Amino acid sequence: MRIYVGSDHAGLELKTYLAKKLSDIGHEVTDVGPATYDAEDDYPPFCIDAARRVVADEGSLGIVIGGSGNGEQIAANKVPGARAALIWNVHIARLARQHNNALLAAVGSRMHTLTEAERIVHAFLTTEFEGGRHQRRIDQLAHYECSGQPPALPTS
Ligand SMILES: O=C[C@H](O)[C@H](O)[C@H](O)COP(=O)(O)O
Repeated sequence: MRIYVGSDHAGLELKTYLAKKLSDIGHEVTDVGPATYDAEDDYPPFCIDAARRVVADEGSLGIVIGGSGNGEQIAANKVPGARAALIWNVHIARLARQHNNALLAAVGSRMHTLTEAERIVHAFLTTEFEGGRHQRRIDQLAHYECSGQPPALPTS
């Protein structure tokens, strides 16, 4: 699988760890940076770049990593067509794929040990989207994103 990874300084160690682990098991990993530690760097450039690459490369997935994962998720979701989910345990990582067809996982490096984060990310990468009713909901979001027209509220 093609996997794009990006972070900020807070996520650099986990990004480096995951990129190696994922490459070692045969994934094609593209690391959009940062390459070196800079405590003053900012997550938006890296996370937006990772999300743009994922959206442009059908079938790929992405991982964006910071201290909490919150800002990284927000940044990735600013990219049209991106769906990024904050994953913080194995169950929610699976749901992000099964129900939301999330294209990117956001991970908080300060919330997990390296091996715990690896397990959570592995669950995300190995779970398939279920489609069905979930696709209908994703279509509503995509239509809103493209048109600016909100989905109709149900009439009672
Ligand atoms: O949501 C943002 C991320 O958690 C950042 O990694 C975090 O805010 C960086 O914090 P600091 O600049 O204090 O290392």
